[in-house]
Amino acid sequence: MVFRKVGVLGATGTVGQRFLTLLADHPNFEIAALGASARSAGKAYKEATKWKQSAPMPKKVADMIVKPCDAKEFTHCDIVFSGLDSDYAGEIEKNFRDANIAVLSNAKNYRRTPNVPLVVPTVNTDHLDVLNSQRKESNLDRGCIVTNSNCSTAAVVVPLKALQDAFGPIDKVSVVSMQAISGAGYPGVSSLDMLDNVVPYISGEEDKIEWETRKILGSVNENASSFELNNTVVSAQCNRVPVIDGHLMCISVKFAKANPSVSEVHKALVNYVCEAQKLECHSAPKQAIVVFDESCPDRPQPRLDRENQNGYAVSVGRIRSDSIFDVKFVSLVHNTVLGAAGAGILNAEVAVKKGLL
Ligand SMILES: NC(=O)C1=CN([C@@H]2O[C@H](COP(=O)(O)OP(=O)(O)OC[C@H]3O[C@@H](n4cnc5c(N)ncnc54)[C@H](OP(=O)(O)O)[C@@H]3O)[C@@H](O)[C@H]2O)C=CC1
Ligand SMILES: N[C@@H](CC(=O)OP(=O)(O)O)C(=O)O
Repeated sequence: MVFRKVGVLGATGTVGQRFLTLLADHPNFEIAALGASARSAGKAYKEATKWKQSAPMPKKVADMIVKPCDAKEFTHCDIVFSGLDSDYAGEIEKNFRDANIAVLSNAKNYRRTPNVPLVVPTVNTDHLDVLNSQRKESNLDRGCIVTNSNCSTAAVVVPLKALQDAFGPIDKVSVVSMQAISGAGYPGVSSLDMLDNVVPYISGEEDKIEWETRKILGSVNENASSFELNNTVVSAQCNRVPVIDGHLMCISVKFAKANPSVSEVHKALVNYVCEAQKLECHSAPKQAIVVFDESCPDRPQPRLDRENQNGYAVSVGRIRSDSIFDVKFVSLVHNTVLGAAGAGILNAEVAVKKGLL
């Protein structure tokens, strides 16, 4: 059995805590080190962290001493997962990569770097092939950076990938999001802003959905050193709503050539199978897209459906034809699982199976 020692950077934060719950009983990855800011370094994890997960803190991490995010403290790790605040992730993740450690990052800093894969694990794990070239350019044999997407983007690209595979190029997409408060980290948005309210603005989010979708649905270039962006035009509007976990997106799609029926769209989403499933990765969902038909007209819902397939599936419902676009539907992602920590873990599982980590 393949076995890797892993570190978690930003282990005390919202995404870091999710990493630890998902890694606690992982058969291939053993948590070997935890890192956070100077405020937390030197303390036992249970003292440094305001634990906010509904699952209890894993016993094995409670007494681990949090380290500063200095690569010298993590040399025994094969892989580090990063849930670092993006104000600091840029420099820290580069230092780890340069110290020849593989970094799987949730932060936005390197998502647009040409030779860095931006991977949603149930969509575009073929993009991991660029790691060979990235390592060659940096003269490293193990060190690399792989990013996973913005959490909302994950809810968009999974169904779009299934539709693009089945019906060819997608011309235009309109997305309206209703995003959970855990997306803003802890303590996040103040309760006075959030209770009895919807906040129709999330800084930088619309641009991320519009741009990241094109890289993720794009292709690896000819010599596997970079990526060609896909031509789909995406327009996003983002809102923060009083939900703890789970981003719900209303998505309208116009195809370049096809105009499939609602039942053909339903079938394409149900039948979608990704590489992580074919490789039988430990965390891969059995069903990458959970589809609700007309018998469940009010699904998916965050509270009822965010845990589908342990949070690694996207749930889609309300598929119907549209008078401006071709088809519209609602898509739900667990923002801290497939939208964040789970994506990093499943990306690593795929990369290990492909001999890239
Ligand atoms: N929440 C979500 O749904 C998603 C988040 N992301 C991204 O993941 C990252 C983490 O987000 P989130 O968990 O929500 O954020 P939090 O604010 O909850 O956590 C931030 C983490 O970064 C650490 N940190 C802060 N400053 C430093 C520093 N100077 N040096 C080292 N560590 C530091 C904190 O440690 P300490 O406790 O010691 O301050 C904490 O562990 C961000 O880049 C975010 O954009 C991506 C997708 C989804
Ligand atoms: N902006 C997202 C979470 C996030 O941190 O996104 P990113 O990793 O793209 O910065 C939200 O608020 O729901």
